Amino acid sequence: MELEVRRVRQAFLSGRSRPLRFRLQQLEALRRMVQEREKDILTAIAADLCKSEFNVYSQEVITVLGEIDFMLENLPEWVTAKPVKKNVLTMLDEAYIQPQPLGVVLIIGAWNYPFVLTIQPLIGAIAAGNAVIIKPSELSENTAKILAKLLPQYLDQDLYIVINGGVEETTELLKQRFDHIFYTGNTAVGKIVMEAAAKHLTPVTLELGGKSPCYIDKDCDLDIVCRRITWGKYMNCGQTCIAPDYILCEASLQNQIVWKIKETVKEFYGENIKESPDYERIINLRHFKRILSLLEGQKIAFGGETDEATRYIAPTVLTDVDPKTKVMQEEIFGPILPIVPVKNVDEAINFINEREKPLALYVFSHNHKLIKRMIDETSSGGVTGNDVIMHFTLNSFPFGGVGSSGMGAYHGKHSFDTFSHQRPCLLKSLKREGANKLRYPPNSQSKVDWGKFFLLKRFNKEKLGLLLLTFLGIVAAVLVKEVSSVSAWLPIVWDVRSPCAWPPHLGSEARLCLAATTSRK
Ligand SMILES: NC(=O)c1ccc[n+]([C@@H]2O[C@H](COP(=O)([O-])OP(=O)(O)OC[C@H]3O[C@@H](n4cnc5c(N)ncnc54)[C@H](O)[C@@H]3O)[C@@H](O)[C@H]2O)c1
Ligand SMILES: CCCCCCCC=O
Repeated sequence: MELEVRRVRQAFLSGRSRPLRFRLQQLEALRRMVQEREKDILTAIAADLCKSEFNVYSQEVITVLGEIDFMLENLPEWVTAKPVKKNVLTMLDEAYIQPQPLGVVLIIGAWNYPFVLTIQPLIGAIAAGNAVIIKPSELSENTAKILAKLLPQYLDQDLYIVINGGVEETTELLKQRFDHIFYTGNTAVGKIVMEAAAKHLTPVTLELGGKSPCYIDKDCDLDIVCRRITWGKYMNCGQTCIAPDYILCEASLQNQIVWKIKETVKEFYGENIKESPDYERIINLRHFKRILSLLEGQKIAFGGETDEATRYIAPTVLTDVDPKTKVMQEEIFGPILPIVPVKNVDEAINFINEREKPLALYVFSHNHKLIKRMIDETSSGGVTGNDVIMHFTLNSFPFGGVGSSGMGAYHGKHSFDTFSHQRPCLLKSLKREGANKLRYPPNSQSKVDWGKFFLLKRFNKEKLGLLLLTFLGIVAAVLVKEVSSVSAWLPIVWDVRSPCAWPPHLGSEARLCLAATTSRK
């Protein structure tokens, strides 16, 4: 492991990942990989999650291709240095921000969307000029294998490497020193990652999970609401980090919601859900058993059928759920949808705020003010009003959690920023030393006053008056010069190398500073 990380660091230190042209070439190669090896990629993901190739394409491949295109289009602008606003002490200098790569990045992927959740951060890391070690989730083993096989065929083999393995390998990897760690997965492992990173003071992006609430106001179109929730909840068999985890609504809405979701499930997956190509399976037996244990003691309104051999769990809705029960204590990450009755929106807001900050929040209502209030009075990684999941698809949004649902964000420009250091660069001349007298010792009240004047724009009325007088004096002098062709005494007054006793009210150091800044127009 140590040797592999060293090899990648050597490759980074060679400097070849930095030029814009190289980054664009690598991103184009990645796009070629996705296009030329589409069939292999679709087959692998489909096998891991019992998913139709149509669904793999629309849930994962489209996002990856869209992200690459977006990077290729915008990267030339993002990599350029951006000039910044200057203050009076730096107004003659060059001041800009130069984004630079962080170095060697570790990306630890998740299994539920094993392609997009591994490749989308990789796109950002390449775009920002880094070297990358990719550790796909061992739970989606077919995707892990295909990534290890294909990526070296298309990308630089020393700058971007795949290391496959489970907890043991990840633990070993985390002992190494990286310049950034990007982890997607559960909160418990997120803490392990952060602890390991702290040993080297490595910054982390943690894309974690949580229980994403869904509030349904009585003022809404329940048919549409239930169709959208059914799509987001049962897609990928509920194994989506931003799936609506549970519903909060007034008790009177419960039966209608149950009935409408049931009807929609029939519309989406047919009478025999097991036969539907659009309905996936639980990733492994451990998760299957964990999800089943959440059903204990619950009132199943519909669904609840299971088949251990194929890890099938039917779309299920639970009603009148007690918030103290297990299903409301942990992220479900499966096709079970509890409904927790609340009296009104106030109670819903309190309910959300009493718990860990979720990764996503959904609120459905015709009442725009109510949606705004919900947004203003709660916190979550992202919000979608009157729909679910969709904020993930907009790459102008930063995607990420807050509090226990994660830290940092990515997608589009936010990925580029996550994997870049925004380096402030100030380039001064070795001339104009006079201007610096103001900051050199010995200090004095006069210097402090001038510092306040120039930097804080705190005007001492008396001094401002004197400065105005000085300015008027200069104007008068110029006029006198024009009119009477008096020989050029003014430049001597302003020559920093020949400080004179004018203006008389200033300390000599302030005079020097004023002279130097005014003389270089
Ligand atoms: N925020 C997001 O974008 C996002 C996306 C997908 C999943 N998730 C969250 O991920 C969770 C589901 O994924 P998961 O946790 O089953 O993924 P997982 O078990 O596949 O773990 C993710 C990675 O962590 C590594 N890992 C696991 N245990 C480890 C340990 N003890 N030490 C070191 N490394 C270890 C694995 O090898 C894997 O590469 C859910 O909570 C979900 O909400 C979040
Ligand atoms: C179009 C659906 C993509 C959903 C990706 C969610 C990522 C977290 O699990």
